[in-house]
Amino acid sequence: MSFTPIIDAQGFAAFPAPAKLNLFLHITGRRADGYHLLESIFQLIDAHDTIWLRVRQDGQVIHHNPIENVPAESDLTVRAARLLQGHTQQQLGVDIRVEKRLPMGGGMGGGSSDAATVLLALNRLWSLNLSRQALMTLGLQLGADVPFFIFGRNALVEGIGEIMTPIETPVAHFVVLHPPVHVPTPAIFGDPELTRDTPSLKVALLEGRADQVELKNDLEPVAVRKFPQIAECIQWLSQYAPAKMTGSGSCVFAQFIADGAEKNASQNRANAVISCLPKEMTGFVSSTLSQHQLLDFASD
Ligand SMILES: C[C@](O)(CO)[C@H](O)COP(=O)(O)OP(=O)(O)OC[C@H]1O[C@@H](n2ccc(N)nc2=O)[C@H](O)[C@@H]1O
Ligand SMILES: Nc1ncnc2c1ncn2[C@@H]1O[C@H](COP(=O)(O)OP(=O)(O)OP(=O)(O)O)[C@@H](O)[C@H]1O
Repeated sequence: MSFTPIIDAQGFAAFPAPAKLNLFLHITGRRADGYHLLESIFQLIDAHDTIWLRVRQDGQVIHHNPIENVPAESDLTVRAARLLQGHTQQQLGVDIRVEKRLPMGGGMGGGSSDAATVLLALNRLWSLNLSRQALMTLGLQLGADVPFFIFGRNALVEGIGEIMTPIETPVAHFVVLHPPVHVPTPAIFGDPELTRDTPSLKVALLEGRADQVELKNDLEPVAVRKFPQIAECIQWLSQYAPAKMTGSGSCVFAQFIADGAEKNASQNRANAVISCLPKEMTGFVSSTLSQHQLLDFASD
């Protein structure tokens, strides 16, 4: 069923911008231009920002509540709206309000997802009928993870992040911890100690030895070395379940897979863990999404 937004008293419509977790992230090589070849499972989760939009007749794009330290002009929501406007010679504009909940610089793709939601929602509100592929190509200009959110399905991601294969992932709950650090992605990818030769999981799958491959985040050892607060969160969470970093950090998570026989078991386990969280740490529980709520706002 198609998503129907809530409309507030001022006429703004609310659209979710969900986060992602990288269930694992392997670096399998490096291209001549310095970009890294990845293999990763991108999992959509129900933790989200909310993007409030109201169509304007005068063509202006106005951000009503810019995030601290992110000027309106460089906010990815404004850049997404302007990019789409320019690409389609659209005469309409939009008022934007961002209800920010996702940690910034957390490796959960918050800014990218905000941009993807603006592209998907305006595709509908401005009656553009652009295809998913067209929106993904535009979105890539804004950030590496934007195409994934427009793709809208949990996916095995390859290449430098542009090759996506939809996959079924188990229903699960996650405990996500947010260490109080902002990790600069380029510094992690550029670190001389980063391992860039993890064997391809796809090749291992074809050769029938996927069970011998440890699913890890290759960016984690580098991030942990630079930011001990990430190590502290991993250590604490590891008491309860295997814990890993998402993206280039800083957030870390543990997965609790739903057991068909015992309803609510994964949620109860995740809630039990978060209830033990020391007061100096920040975290929350989130669950898997099977697909993006705005999936059908673009045609395939
Ligand atoms: C690692 C991930 O978090 C996985 O979701 C993302 O691919 C990173 O996405 P992002 O933060 O939007 O990063 P971008 O702004 O696209 O890239 C930041 C920098 O990371 C490095 N980078 C990024 C992606 C990639 N496949 N290889 C790289 O080497 C490049 O130095 C690039 O300049
Ligand atoms: N709407 C926005 N929301 C969040 N960050 C934004 C936004 N617009 C611009 N930015 C900039 O993008 C940076 C990265 O934010 P984001 O929350 O996407 O990081 P991230 O979760 O680490 O992303 P990734 O998983 O892609 O590495 C922020 O520090 C901020 O300067």
